[in-house]
Amino acid sequence: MKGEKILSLQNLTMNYGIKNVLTGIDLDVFQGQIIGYIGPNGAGKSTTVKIMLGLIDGYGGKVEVFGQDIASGDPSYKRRIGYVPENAEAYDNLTASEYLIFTGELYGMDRALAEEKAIKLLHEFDLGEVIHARLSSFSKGMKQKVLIISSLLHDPDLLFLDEPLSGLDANSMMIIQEILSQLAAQGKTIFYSSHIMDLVEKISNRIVLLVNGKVVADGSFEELQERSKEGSLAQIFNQLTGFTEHKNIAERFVTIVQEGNGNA
Ligand SMILES: Nc1ncnc2c1ncn2[C@@H]1O[C@H](COP(=O)(O)OP(=O)(O)OP(=O)(O)O)[C@@H](O)[C@H]1O
Repeated sequence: MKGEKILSLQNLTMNYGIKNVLTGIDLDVFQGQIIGYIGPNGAGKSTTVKIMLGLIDGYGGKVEVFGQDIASGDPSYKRRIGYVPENAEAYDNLTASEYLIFTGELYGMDRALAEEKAIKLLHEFDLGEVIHARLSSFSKGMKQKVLIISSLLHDPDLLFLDEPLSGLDANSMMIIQEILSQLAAQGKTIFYSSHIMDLVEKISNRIVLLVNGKVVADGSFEELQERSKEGSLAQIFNQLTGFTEHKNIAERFVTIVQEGNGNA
């Protein structure tokens, strides 16, 4: 049984000048789904997510979030969304708790509640010692944990994650994977973009493959396997994106690297 329709993209297009980045995406996402949104570099994944978040204008087609057309001008749907951006310009001069209180308030949270939850969540991620340290002193993985907390602090119904595990160690990755499964089991919807294929394979209950701004595959991992007769998601990805060239490209690359040093 399908839950409520949370996202609906209808013939979504986007051009940058003469470049057609999204060429007609149709996609319905239902409550509780964990969508792995994958595709080659430059396929248009971040562009799709930013359109749904209301960060990019000028698209064609229709985008509905929680059943509401986002072009209607009512931004209240954003309070029910959490977002982990690919490249967060985190506010490096703020401390972890200041940053989380700030973003919590942006989502309409009461300051005291934001602070209380932020401190508890930082402790859970082993950041209890650095609650009042500036983000500029944090490692990549520590910053990533703060971004993940900031996307969840207001208990959103829909979560957009752009390469959320980047920089995280194996133990932290396991925790995040488990958090995502538990959130989905409780009816939250997760839209997850990553290049780490074995994680996408494990975490998603539906995989959507974007190539050149169009959806070329959409189904569970088992359905994609059935269709392409390949074993792993990385192999399916290679096949469906028509890629067989990695050895040749690597050979040419190494040859060029060695040019001029007497080894070529
Ligand atoms: N502001 C912009 N102006 C012009 N072109 C842009 C802009 N933003 C993105 N593009 C182009 O749109 C295409 C899709 O970019 P996008 O960031 O959505 O890809 P992606 O699938 O998220 O890639 P990656 O896997 O590398 O993160 C790329 O060709 C990119 O150069």
